[in-house]
Amino acid sequence: MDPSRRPPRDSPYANLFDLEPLRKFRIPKPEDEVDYYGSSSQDDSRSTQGGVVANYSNGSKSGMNVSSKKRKRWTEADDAEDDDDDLYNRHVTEEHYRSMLGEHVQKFKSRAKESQGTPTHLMGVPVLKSNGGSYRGRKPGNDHYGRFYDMDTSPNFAADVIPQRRGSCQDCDITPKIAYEPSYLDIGGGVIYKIPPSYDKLVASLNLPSFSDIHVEEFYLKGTLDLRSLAELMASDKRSGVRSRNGMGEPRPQYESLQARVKALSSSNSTPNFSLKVSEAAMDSAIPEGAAGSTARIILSEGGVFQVHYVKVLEKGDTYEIVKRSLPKKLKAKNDPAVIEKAERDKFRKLWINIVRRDIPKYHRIFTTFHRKQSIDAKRFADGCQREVRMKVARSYKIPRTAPIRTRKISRDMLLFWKRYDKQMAEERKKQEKEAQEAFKREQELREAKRQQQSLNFLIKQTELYSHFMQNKTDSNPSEALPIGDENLIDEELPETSTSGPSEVEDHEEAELKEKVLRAAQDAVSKQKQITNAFDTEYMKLRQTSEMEGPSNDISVCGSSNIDLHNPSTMPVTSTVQTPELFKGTLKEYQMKGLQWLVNCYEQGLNGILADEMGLGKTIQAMAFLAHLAEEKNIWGPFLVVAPASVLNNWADEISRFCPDLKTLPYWGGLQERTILRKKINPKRMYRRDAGFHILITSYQLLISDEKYFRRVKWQYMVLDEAQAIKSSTRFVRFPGLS
Ligand SMILES: Nc1ncnc2c1ncn2[C@@H]1O[C@H](COP(=O)(O)OP(=O)(O)OP(=O)(O)O)[C@@H](O)[C@H]1O
Repeated sequence: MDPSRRPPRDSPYANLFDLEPLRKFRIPKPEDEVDYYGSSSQDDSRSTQGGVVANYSNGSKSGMNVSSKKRKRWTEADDAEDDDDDLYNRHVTEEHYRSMLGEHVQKFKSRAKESQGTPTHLMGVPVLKSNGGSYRGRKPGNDHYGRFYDMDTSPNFAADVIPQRRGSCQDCDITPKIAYEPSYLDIGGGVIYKIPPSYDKLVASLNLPSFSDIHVEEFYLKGTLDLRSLAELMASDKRSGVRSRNGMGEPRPQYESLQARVKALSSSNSTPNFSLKVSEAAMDSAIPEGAAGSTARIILSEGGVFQVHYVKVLEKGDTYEIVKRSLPKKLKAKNDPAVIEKAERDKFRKLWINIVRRDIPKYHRIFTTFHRKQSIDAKRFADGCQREVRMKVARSYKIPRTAPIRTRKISRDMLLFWKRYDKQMAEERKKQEKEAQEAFKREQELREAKRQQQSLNFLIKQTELYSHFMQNKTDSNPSEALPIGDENLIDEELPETSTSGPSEVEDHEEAELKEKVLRAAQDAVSKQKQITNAFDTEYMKLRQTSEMEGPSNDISVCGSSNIDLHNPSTMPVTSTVQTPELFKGTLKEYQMKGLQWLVNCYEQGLNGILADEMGLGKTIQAMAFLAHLAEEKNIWGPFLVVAPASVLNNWADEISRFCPDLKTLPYWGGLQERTILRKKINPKRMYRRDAGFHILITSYQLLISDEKYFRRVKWQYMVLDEAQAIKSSTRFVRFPGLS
């Protein structure tokens, strides 16, 4: 409240504050339930007496729902306090206070009736709405009326008072005008605030004292109100002694009792057990302009200290809004600023010391350790990355760099390998060829030796036959016959015969052969002489015996009994030759005999002339004989077939027909053609089954013209078709194998 508006000290309403409840106030115990919102008797008393009441309990029902248990307890206690003497020793309960208040109201009503007969002096009694709105339907604690009733906490009281007021008004025929209307504020959620009208409005309607008439002692507004100060106050305030007719209660006994109690407290030096603080903030001038009701103060008990609860109410036209409701802040004990500053400085100094001594080294250590660990990890990670990158780079460089080297090395190794392989194969081939040539040479030598031996045997047999006939001739004509045993003569004759034609025998081989034949003939002659002598001796014995026995049939053929001229030695008795598999045909019987004869002649180293009727198959027999040589004797040529030019094609056709495995080289044609054909006559590719050719077919004319080329080849056998052509040239005699 603005101090300027305070009433003077001699205001008739200065004693509106009845301190009786305060004197009777009991410090609540911890187990007591305390209603902080206006259920205490002190608060009620103040609100009812002060008149400057704002509806501080708007929006809260808790203040109205005082525990019935507590009320009961306090009521019971108050029932026993009838005496004033005991009043100070007993607690003032809410019920007691309400009853006291009821008495005051009754007194006030009676005085009002007496004085004016009008209800305008009713204070705190609400005026009903003109429309007869039901206040019963409203919550008692939420409106002005309810507040009033609830302070009385007695429905009976309300039932008693209100009907009386209503009745009185009706009786007095005074229709109370609506001087004010409570405002309602719906904040939602089913909560509706009812804001009472401002005091200014109530002043007019309820005939209340105005603000200017209300004087509140400065003491009540400032300082601490305790029993001591209260006693002093009451002692100094003479008005407490003589109560005006508007005052309530009897001040003297109270004062005396209070003084007595203060004395008792002083004597016991006990500290006051409660204090009342009325903060100046309650009258804070900072309350917004237009605020109605200013501040409602509620004295609450908490821990033995009265606290003031502030409620600021703003007025907005006819509505009011609670903008703040809070408890006061506890005042801090004000110390000496220097001490506080020093304490603060010490505190900060300690903090800084702690920071410097403990925290900074600690966090420096932590930071250093962390940094070191981080550096190690980073270095390790970098090393790993570097190593990995190096490996990858080296790998990526290594592959393309070594690839050509490896390729060149591999190719070089391959070349060396194949070169070495070719060399080995060539050496192997050369070795095989050399071995084959040596084997062939040995075989040929053996064959030649065998043939020569057979040829010698043949000559010996011929010589034996000759000598046998000569001996028979000698026996029949001794003068013409050579003397038996005259070896010297024969030896002499033989050289003569042998030397009769030295001019014709020019070949050294022929001379050697003749020499061999001569020696063999001499041996054979000597042997034959012996045989002949034995034969003759036996023959003479048989002849003498037969002459003694009588004449008989003479064997006409003398000395030829053991010689079969029909079966010469060149022809074996039994055939040993089969048709060769290389010959794809069937030889007839006589053709088989011809083949057999040719084979025998070959084995005996003799040449033969196969002569027969025309068209009987001599050509076929010759081909079968060549196939026999290849198959049985492993002689794969080269064979030379010389024939008249007219039958050359026939020979080629017959060979390809009957002996397809024997390759032929038809050597005829012009000079250039023969030059090309001669390239095939390669001695290195002969004498084998896989040779370039086995049989060369040519004519007598080409044989003579290309004689030098044919002489380079060692022919294994020569077949001369139409042998009469040989007569045209004696040069064929010089061919080995030809006689
Ligand atoms: N055993 C046989 N199998 C099949 N055909 C044969 C046989 N013998 C002969 N010939 C055929 O008879 C025909 C005459 O044979 P080849 O020419 O060999 O007789 P040649 O005696 O040589 O005759 P030339 O005296 O005229 O030379 C040939 O066409 C031949 O095919």
